[in-house]
Amino acid sequence: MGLAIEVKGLYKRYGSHEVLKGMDLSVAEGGVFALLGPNGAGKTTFIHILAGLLRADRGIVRVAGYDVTMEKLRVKMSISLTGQFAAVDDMLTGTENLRMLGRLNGLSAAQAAARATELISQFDLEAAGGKRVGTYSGGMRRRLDLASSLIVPRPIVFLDEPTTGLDTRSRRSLWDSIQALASQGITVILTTQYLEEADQLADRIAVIHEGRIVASGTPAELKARIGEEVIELLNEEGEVSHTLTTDGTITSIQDQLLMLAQQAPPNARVRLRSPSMDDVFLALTESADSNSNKEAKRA
Ligand SMILES: Nc1ncnc2c1ncn2[C@@H]1O[C@H](COP(=O)(O)OP(=O)(O)OP(=O)(O)O)[C@@H](O)[C@H]1O
Repeated sequence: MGLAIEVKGLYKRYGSHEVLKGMDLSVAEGGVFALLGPNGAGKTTFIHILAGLLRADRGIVRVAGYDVTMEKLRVKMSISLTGQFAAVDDMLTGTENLRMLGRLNGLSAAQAAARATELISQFDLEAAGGKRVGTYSGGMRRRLDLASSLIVPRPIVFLDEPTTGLDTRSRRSLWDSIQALASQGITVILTTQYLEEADQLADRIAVIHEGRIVASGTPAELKARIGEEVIELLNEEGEVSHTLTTDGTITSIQDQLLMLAQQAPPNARVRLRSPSMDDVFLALTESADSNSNKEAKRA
């Protein structure tokens, strides 16, 4: 299997603000890949460089095997990009928008109509297809946005924060649509600031923090990096007051419990659970955050 994305030593700055500070990343073809990071981590900048919308200052960036600077057109033909603000016309219906986009992409009127019908059904928009987009909910808009980027099928789809601002139900329905794309053999590369989204949706995750990839792997691999089992100490209200990671062996759990027994009241309760993506994210970003806090204080 080839690589959908190959990035080496990628740097990008806006003026004196260095956003990407030497990113390295390889993403195999197929499945859903999530780039996970908080607001302002540089996710959109990264996706725009991959899609050829923005030029890197330094580094090698290959998409579908093509160099994004030297083989721009080939890259363009290999990808679809959806953003948070897609160019759909509020005054037209969903179906009309898709037909128009089909025509703009060189399909005949009949082909465009057929493709529009296909996508309306794939993205569960049958009831909404005949209504003006201006009346759509956030979730319906996002599904139309996704459908419109697939008018001409491409092997790689970039989704920049596809579910930001959606309620839980719309988010889950979009996850289903995204998973359906991957099951058709399309490589989905998405950015997200939601740990749960990366955990539930992605086959592989890379965590971006302060302009670098600080970890990558399957959700299970990332969780295993910080320990096998987590011990939670509960306070009187039954809330978690402290967590400790262990390697899951009797010895390690026993050691941690002995330590807790010396500090917590004798009737305190504990429970054991598997690590979550939150634990992973906190563990990965904690040291970098404390460094940048120190820098902020010095400034
Ligand atoms: N055109 C620009 N000029 C100057 N600074 C920019 C520009 N675009 C982005 N930035 C800054 O670069 C940093 C990274 O922005 P980017 O949009 O890539 O992050 P992000 O991870 O996608 O965040 P968000 O989730 O908020 O979209 C931010 O601090 C942002 O303010």
